[in-house]
Amino acid sequence: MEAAALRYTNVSVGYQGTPVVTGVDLELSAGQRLALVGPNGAGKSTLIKSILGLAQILAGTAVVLGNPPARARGLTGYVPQTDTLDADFPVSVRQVVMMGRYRQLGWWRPVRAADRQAVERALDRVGLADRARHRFGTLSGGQRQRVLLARAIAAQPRLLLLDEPFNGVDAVSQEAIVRVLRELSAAGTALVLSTHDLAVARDLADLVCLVNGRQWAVGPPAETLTAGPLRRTYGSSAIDVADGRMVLVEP
Ligand SMILES: Nc1ncnc2c1ncn2[C@@H]1O[C@H](COP(=O)(O)OP(=O)(O)OP(=O)(O)O)[C@@H](O)[C@H]1O
Repeated sequence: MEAAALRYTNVSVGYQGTPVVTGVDLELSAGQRLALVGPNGAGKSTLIKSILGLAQILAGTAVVLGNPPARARGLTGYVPQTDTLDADFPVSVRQVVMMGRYRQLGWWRPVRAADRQAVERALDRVGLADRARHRFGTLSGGQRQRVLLARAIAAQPRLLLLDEPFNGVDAVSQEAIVRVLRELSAAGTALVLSTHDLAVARDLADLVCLVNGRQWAVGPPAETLTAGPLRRTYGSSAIDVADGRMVLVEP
């Protein structure tokens, strides 16, 4: 039987011995889409970093594609928040996407036709094949996010992690990213994305994990994105509106 993409059992994650999120119990299979939902500073990025082996597992058991997180790094892909990158870095769109192939390349072997093809295919999938020669920093925020998605998928990861992939992204890019994410999961890639947009989570996720210092709920959107769990997670910033839907007001 194939190992779960992700299995966290009563996990606490954090930095330098101090927990940021506790009590995480998650299981994600190939092809499933998990949304991490919670307010600013809730620990969503930290949870993603823990899956990448970049934040500490302080308690419990974390298994990523059958391995401890740090040993699974070659099998996972990561799309960081775009605002963490220096847009002035003088590289072309194609060069950014080629970085996704370095893991397979290693430093000792030259770029091969298969690498070039993987790069062109990834750019094509995100609808930016015609921008390959453009300088990365001249693209819009949404286009940059699509390039970073192309970089991650050029490496053909089995588990793809995306940190707030729709922040500062225009509607056209959001639609393109959502389409690619659905295609990837249909082909068996497991996805973990953080968001504070409940509509995105409801629309895209099979499973939602509500976090704020600890895991407050996990389950399908119909069970987790409801008044009780959202109020427990967000406190008074979760407000019930007339039609039974919740809106979140960040303090
Ligand atoms: N490298 C680090 N070392 C120590 N503490 C950190 C580190 N990175 C983040 N933190 C702390 O962990 C907590 C959670 O931050 P995190 O970025 O995981 O939250 P988040 O839910 O992703 O928030 P946002 O929606 O604002 O991105 C914060 O209090 C933050 O200060």
